[in-house]
Amino acid sequence: MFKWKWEWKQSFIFIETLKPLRFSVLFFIKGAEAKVSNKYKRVLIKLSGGAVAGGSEFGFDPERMEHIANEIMSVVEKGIEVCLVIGGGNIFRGNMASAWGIERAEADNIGTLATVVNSLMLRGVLKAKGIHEVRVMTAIPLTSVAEPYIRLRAIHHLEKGYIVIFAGGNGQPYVTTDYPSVQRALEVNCDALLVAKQGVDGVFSSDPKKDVYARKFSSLHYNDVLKHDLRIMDQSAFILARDYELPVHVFNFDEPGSMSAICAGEHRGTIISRDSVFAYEESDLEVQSKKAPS
Ligand SMILES: Nc1ncnc2c1ncn2[C@@H]1O[C@H](COP(=O)(O)OP(=O)(O)O)[C@@H](O)[C@H]1O
Ligand SMILES: O=c1ccn([C@@H]2O[C@H](COP(=O)(O)OP(=O)(O)O)[C@@H](O)[C@H]2O)c(=O)[nH]1
Repeated sequence: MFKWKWEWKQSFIFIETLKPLRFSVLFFIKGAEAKVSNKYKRVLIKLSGGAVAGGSEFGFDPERMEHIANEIMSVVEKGIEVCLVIGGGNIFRGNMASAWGIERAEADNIGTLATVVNSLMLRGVLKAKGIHEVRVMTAIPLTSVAEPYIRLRAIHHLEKGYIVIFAGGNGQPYVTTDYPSVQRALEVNCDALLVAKQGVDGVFSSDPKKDVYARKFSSLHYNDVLKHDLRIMDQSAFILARDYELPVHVFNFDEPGSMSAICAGEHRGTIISRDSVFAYEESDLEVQSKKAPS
């Protein structure tokens, strides 16, 4: 009589057959976990080019790259779907046009390419961190180095648990990466936009680097940001976020764990949303009263 015997060879074939499914299984489990324990299921993280530069403001700093990768992975490992936009300010910004005596649209093209360089760098560092697939999608054709941006494809990547980096802004001059961050977040149905800032804890009543009496807001409505001209992001980006009710969190990226705390529903930095009201951070009031001259 035939007696089926499990052999090493069969075990090997069985494991090999399951391999293509490993991402799906992992992300199905992570996805279920995310729904239970997190406030957000899919987020877009907006980083400035300065985030990769460290103290020097230009170029790349390995320690900063390590910090960024760790912070992003801490969100991904919670089962949250993550897409990213990184600026290009550590290489070039369009507003440097006049200093270089070049046309604005030309300078913006250079800035746009700078965002692609940063995105590729970020992909490299994130890939080195783990098993997750990381895809760069560009708004301008650069098919030898990255995928073209196709909305439904981006959503499909995210559903499979891939990290997606949107590079090249929206492919148009006269904007920074702020507006395309909101645009992409809306296009791929993100639950929130996380705006990572360096050395600033959130949105303040005035620039905290110039005004020691600047007070931090714990929450704001979009219209408050516009009305008080709080320059934490381009106004056009806030108008788009307001019109389509995308929650925006502005927080200090230097503080480890901020992003995963926000995704878990904890308060960090400043929240700007449809339901939030004009409110100062309470702990900040004490600090300010100590600073104020008696
Ligand atoms: N109302 C405000 N609240 C917080 N930061 C502000 C405000 N107005 C201006 N800033 C400045 O914006 C900067 C944060 O943006 P940053 O990430 O440096 O800029 P960018 O995105 O242009 O690279 C802070 O360094 C801060 O000095
Ligand atoms: O859709 C876009 C996105 C970016 N840029 C250019 O790319 C530069 C770099 O982006 P950003 O200023 O947002 O970088 P960050 O300040 O966030 O580092 C911008 O200044 C613009 O010149 C552009 O022209 N169109």
